[in-house]
Amino acid sequence: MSAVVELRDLRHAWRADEPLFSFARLDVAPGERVFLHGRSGSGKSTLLNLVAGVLTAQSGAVRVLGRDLARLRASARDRVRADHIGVIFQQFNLIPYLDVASNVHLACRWSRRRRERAALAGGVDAEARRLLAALDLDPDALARQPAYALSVGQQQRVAAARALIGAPELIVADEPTSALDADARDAFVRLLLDECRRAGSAVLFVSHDRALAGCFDRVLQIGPVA
Ligand SMILES: Nc1ncnc2c1ncn2[C@@H]1O[C@H](COP(=O)(O)OP(=O)(O)OP(=O)(O)O)[C@@H](O)[C@H]1O
Repeated sequence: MSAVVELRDLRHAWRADEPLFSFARLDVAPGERVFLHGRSGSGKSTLLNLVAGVLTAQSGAVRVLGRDLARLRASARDRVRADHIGVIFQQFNLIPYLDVASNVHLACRWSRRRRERAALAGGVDAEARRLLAALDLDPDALARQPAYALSVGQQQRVAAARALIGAPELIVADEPTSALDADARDAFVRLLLDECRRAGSAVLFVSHDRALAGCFDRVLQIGPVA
C-alpha cells in the first residue's frame, strides 16, 4: 500500500538566510508510528503544520495519500485534513463552552467521510463514548461537562478522542504530553497508540522528550540544515 505521507526535497526557512530543516525523502507507511524529536525551535511544529496543510511548502513536496498539498486549492487542502488527518496540537483546540461529547463529535461534523466511518463503527455518539472510555475518561461523568471544566490532562485526552474518531489514516500530534508528569505521559501515549493500532492510523508524533521514543516504530531527529 502506498505511503500516507511522502516528503520530497522539503525545505523550509522562515528567514531566507536561515533554512530551518530539510527532508530529502521521508515516507510514512500506513499504520506506522513515527516519533520526531528535536530541540526547541528546531521546526517540529512547522513540519507538522506543513503535513497538516496549515502551511504550504516553500520548496519540495508534501504528499498526503498521494495528494501534493501545495497543488491543491485551500478548500481542497482543508478537505484532506478534515477527512484524513486527526490533529492533536499543543493547545488542544477544544471549544471551551461546548461539552466534551460535542467536542469529540466535531471531527464528524467537519467530515462526512469520518461521520460515515464512525457510523459504521456503531454510531458517532457511541464511538465518541467508546474512545473517551478507551482513553481512560468516564463518559457518563464527563460527556456533558463543558471542556473548560476539565483538567489539562483530561482535555488532552478529549482532543485525542476527537482526532481518532472516524479512523483517519493519519494522526499528527504536537507535544500532546507537555503538561503531564512522567506516569501520566506514558499512560497517555500507550492509550493513544493502542487506539491508532486499532484504527490502522499512522502517527507522526512530535516531542522534545526522547523518553517516549521506545513506544514508536521509527525515530527521526529534526535539526538544522547542514
Ligand atoms: N509564523 C512564523 N514566522 C516566523 N518564524 C516562525 C514562525 N513560526 C515559527 N517560526 C520560527 O521557526 C522556528 C521553529 O519553530 P517551531 O515552532 O516549528 O519549532 P519547534 O521545534 O516546534 O519548537 P518547540 O519545541 O519550542 O515547540 C523558531 O525559531 C520560530 O521562532
